[in-house]
Amino acid sequence: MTRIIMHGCNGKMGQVISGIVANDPETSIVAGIDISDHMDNPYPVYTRIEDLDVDGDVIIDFSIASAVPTVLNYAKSRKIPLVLCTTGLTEEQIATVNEASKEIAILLSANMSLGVNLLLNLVKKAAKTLTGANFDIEIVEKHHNQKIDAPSGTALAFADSINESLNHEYTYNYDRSTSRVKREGQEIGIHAVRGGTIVGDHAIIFAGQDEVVELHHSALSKDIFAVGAVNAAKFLSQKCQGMYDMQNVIENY
Ligand SMILES: NC(=O)c1ccc[n+]([C@@H]2O[C@H](COP(=O)([O-])OP(=O)(O)OC[C@H]3O[C@@H](n4cnc5c(N)ncnc54)[C@H](O)[C@@H]3O)[C@@H](O)[C@H]2O)c1
Ligand SMILES: O=C(O)C1=N[C@H](C(=O)O)CCC1
Repeated sequence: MTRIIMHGCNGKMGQVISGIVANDPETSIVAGIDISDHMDNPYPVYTRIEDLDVDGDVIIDFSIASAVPTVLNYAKSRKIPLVLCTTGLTEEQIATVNEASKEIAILLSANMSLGVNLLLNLVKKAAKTLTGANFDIEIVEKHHNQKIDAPSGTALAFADSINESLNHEYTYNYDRSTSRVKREGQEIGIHAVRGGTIVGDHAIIFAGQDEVVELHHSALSKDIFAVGAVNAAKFLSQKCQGMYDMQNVIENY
């Protein structure tokens, strides 16, 4: 049995995970943490992580970037593995996460779904082949109107994966409205759309001379992220210190 501490338990993802864990005999949520305590949960909820006095095997975090330093410090001080799913982290915060992984196991992933994690590999092959023929690369992501960060962590992960396969020679362009110039060859345009209840949609567009190749992922429900996070928690609860990602988890699917 993997005992989970759910950080951000009263948010949209925290509640979907609570539902999935309730039907999974291999996991249980032993405590939740959320600054907003307005839900009925079948486990104790703390508004301050410092007050948490329940043992757990792993923490899952779906909260907000500004809350990440606190949960990271707690995980470090108690030596508890941390599945970090919150997006919008600054470069400094990511550096702190990397530093903390010298002491505890951390799995950091902007997208817990199987499809996106498969696609993160496929875009590398497409980028290598198509940029050789001068194709331009643009990423368009769409999310619901409650999302705070932009562009999505997943769009950035796609850009980073592509750039890694291109020897980090590409720059990112988030805004074409401030300059009147043609696009650079070695750039990746990244664009965010926000509206309604769109769960999560990513298109990676390779546009060449007279042909366009588009790789596309659509999330049809938040369950795909929750299932991935619970699988990641089971995986990480057994691990020693170090940085992990969803590639390590989907290898076992
Ligand atoms: N990695 C993935 O697959 C994936 C999937 C979906 C969402 N996300 C990310 O997860 C995060 C949460 O998404 P959501 O849709 O559940 O958001 P949400 O706003 O519905 O939930 C966030 C919860 O965190 C709580 N919270 C805020 N500050 C806190 C603090 N200091 N301490 C404890 N709890 C705090 C809020 O009260 C809220 O209940 C976002 O960054 C989102 O981009 C990642
Ligand atoms: O709903 C969100 O917020 C999501 N955020 C992630 C991101 O920023 O990439 C993943 C998809 C859902």
